[in-house]
Amino acid sequence: MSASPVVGVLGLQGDTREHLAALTAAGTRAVLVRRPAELAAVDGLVLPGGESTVIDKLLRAFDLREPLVARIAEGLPVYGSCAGMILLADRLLDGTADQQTLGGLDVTVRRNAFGRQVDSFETDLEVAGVSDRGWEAPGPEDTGPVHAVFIRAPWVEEVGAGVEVLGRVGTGPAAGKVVAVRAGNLLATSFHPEITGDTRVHRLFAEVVRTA
Ligand SMILES: NC(=O)CC[C@H](N)C(=O)O
Repeated sequence: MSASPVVGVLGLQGDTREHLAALTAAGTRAVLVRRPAELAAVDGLVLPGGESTVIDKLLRAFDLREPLVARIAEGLPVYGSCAGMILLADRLLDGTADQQTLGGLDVTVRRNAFGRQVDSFETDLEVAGVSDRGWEAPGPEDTGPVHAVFIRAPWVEEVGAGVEVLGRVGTGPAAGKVVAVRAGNLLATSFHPEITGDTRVHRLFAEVVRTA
């Protein structure tokens, strides 16, 4: 793997631009992926937040579903944020009747889990491998907890053997809920680090890609 891997952002729907910027800041060559040939050319992929039911339909419409499922099975590093976490889950609760996930991550995820009261909220979290370590060229955002923004977010209800819990909500009505996980080359967060200017989660993912 070269020092500057090519990392795609699935560009069918969702907040792709912010992920491209964060991946570039993390030292990767960031590209949009909308076609099977573009998917074939990446060393890693981000599944952005958006609406998982729409992304699910578009994956099939753009003939990306099958090749993506195949690449995940081959070990492609993938980072899923929010709707992206839903897409990576092997098991989904509160999905729509015909909604499918890509799977690969041995977790049960509950969609729109935080409910109306706290549909969207922000909190500071400890994320293992992110907030508890030093980074090269640290900036002001590079120490301490991660400021996590949740937007109609899912949480992880159950993790299978081999899935590492990286972060949980610390306080409030959802305290203890699992919101960041990793299993091998697959990383998922319920929240949106791409919109805060803190690139540490993307730097962690860049490391996953470099060492894959
Ligand atoms: N910010 C998000 O990605 C929201 C996810 C959305 N609620 C879904 O079900 O896909």
